[in-house]
Amino acid sequence: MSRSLQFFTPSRAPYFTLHKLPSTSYTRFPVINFPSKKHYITITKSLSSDLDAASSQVLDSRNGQTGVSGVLSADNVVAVQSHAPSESGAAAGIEVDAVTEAELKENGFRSTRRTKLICTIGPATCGFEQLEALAVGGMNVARINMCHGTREWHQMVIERVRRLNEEKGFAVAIMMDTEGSEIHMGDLGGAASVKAEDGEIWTFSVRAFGTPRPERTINVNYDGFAEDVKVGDELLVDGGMVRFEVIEKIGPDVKCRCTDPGLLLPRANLTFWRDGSLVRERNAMLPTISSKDWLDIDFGVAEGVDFIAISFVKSAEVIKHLKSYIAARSRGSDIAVIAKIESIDSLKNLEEIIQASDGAMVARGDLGAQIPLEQVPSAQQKIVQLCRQLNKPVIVASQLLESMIEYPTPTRAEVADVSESVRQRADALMLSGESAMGQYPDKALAVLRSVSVRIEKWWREEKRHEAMVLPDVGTSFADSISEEICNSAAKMANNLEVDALFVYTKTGHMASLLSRCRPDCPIFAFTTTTSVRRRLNLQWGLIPFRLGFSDDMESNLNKTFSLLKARGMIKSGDLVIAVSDMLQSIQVMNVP
Ligand SMILES: Nc1ncnc2c1ncn2[C@@H]1O[C@H](COP(=O)(O)OP(=O)(O)O)[C@@H](O)[C@H]1O
Ligand SMILES: C=C(OP(=O)(O)O)C(=O)O
Ligand SMILES: [K+]
Ligand SMILES: [Mg+2]
Repeated sequence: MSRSLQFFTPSRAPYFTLHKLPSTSYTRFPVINFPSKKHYITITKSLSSDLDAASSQVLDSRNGQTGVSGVLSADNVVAVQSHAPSESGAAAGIEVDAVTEAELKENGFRSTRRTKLICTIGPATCGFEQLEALAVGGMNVARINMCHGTREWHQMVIERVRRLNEEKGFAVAIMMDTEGSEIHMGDLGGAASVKAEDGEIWTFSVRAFGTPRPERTINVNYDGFAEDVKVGDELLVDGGMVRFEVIEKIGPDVKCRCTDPGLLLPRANLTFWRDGSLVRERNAMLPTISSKDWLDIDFGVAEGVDFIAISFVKSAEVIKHLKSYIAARSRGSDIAVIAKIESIDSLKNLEEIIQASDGAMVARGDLGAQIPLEQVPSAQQKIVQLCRQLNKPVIVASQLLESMIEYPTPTRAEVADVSESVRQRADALMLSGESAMGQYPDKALAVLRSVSVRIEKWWREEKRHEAMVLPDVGTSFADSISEEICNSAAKMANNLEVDALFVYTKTGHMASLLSRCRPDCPIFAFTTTTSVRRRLNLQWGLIPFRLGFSDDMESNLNKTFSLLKARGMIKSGDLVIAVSDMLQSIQVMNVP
């Protein structure tokens, strides 16, 4: 319902628009005075509830570097005066993770990593020191996969990550990944892997085998398995790492001959194919969220995890259902729901699913078992693009550095794959087996880190001022305003080559809108709660800080400047653009 006031700044500076002013008197809003000076104009008295009647008034600040004053010729605004920002006592502290702080001090803003990194925690990395090494190495999110391990084990990991955050000043978020209703093998009676050789006959069955497990038998978790498969079907383990042909069915037992030998891993995924297509019989009717998943979700909610990733999502409905379930159970704390795109159905309903979710994961492991492998790269690109358009964080997952499970250096092809995901500007990259049970988790993480930093830098140099054609995502007028402000601020940041964007955000929404623009400079996101701060850790380019702040932007900025300066994270003269979700404005200023 409100009109806008436009302020033009001197020639080279872009103009910006203030759409809406709060009704209170003493409202302050800033005017950019390019290149470095900043003014606040205070409306000392506002007689009506908004500036609707003021229509668009233009205030030319060209003539004053130190004192713009004038009267807006609107009936409802009586006086305008400008003044320099005052120093305010910066009492409360600021929280940022130790690694970011060190990195900023060492390398400056420009070379901080923008791509976020997720590590799946498993037996190789569940110790406190191992978790700490990952955090030091740049892990932003720790993922626990409910397919594996006991609830007690996961609880222990969560507790350790929390302790790490508290004791060592990290902000590692926790993502719980559900098992989902996929068909998979049992856990091989504790063995890390079993070799299946060419021509061997193996028995797959829902029957529980005794211990020790009889030779060449595999337990299957899906009751309908023997009914659904037919003699002649091809059985693929982990999308083709090992292949079998079904040769005979005897009650619950399915006898198969190994046609492509390889290592069977505990709980490996199983799909069966007939005449070259994936068979989706009754297993396609299995609920996305199984009863075990619901118990795991209750556990995740009780533990207050930051993200819940849902496996084998088929439709938007299940995401909506889960979100309302979580909302009803965890009042206040809101857990983000990540849709894993790893099935044919999820590709069919992609846009609705992403729209309903708080983010998505390109789960290439299972996706590559459901669609031909050569279609996975284009699916990835499409999902990454769509997520950015819809302003949802996106994770690229699985086999990024698979060979590093066993070897200390990646293959050239793996480095190229990681580079491509970084170049697509995915929000986050994920390690699975490399960190969960590999021999070189820290090295794998270091590869992700160095490749990300290198490719990001290259891309900035190559594609400076990339055109940003981002569709509107806002559903309300207020949202549209935020979006316009963020798009403009990000563009200004690139054009003016500022050192950092500052965003003061209570919910994190404004920070995500800035992140979506993938600006050249890092985004310092100040937020009041630790949970929002952790959640922002998944998003491209955001450096989340926890900071108590008020509705008074002037004092927020002064407080931030003095706190960050005291810690050597910024210095006088750094050029910064600030936006906030309390006051709809864009400010450009040099750090005093
Ligand atoms: N909590 C855990 N306990 C034991 N092993 C685990 C755990 N999490 C992961 N792993 C191991 O790491 C491998 C890779 O992890 P991930 O990709 O998350 O699972 P999956 O391969 O089943 O999809 C798993 O196959 C499993 O061997
Ligand atoms: C990430 C994936 O899911 P999970 O590891 O749970 O199978 C995947 O399939 O790529
Ligand atoms: K899973
Ligand atoms: Mg999967």
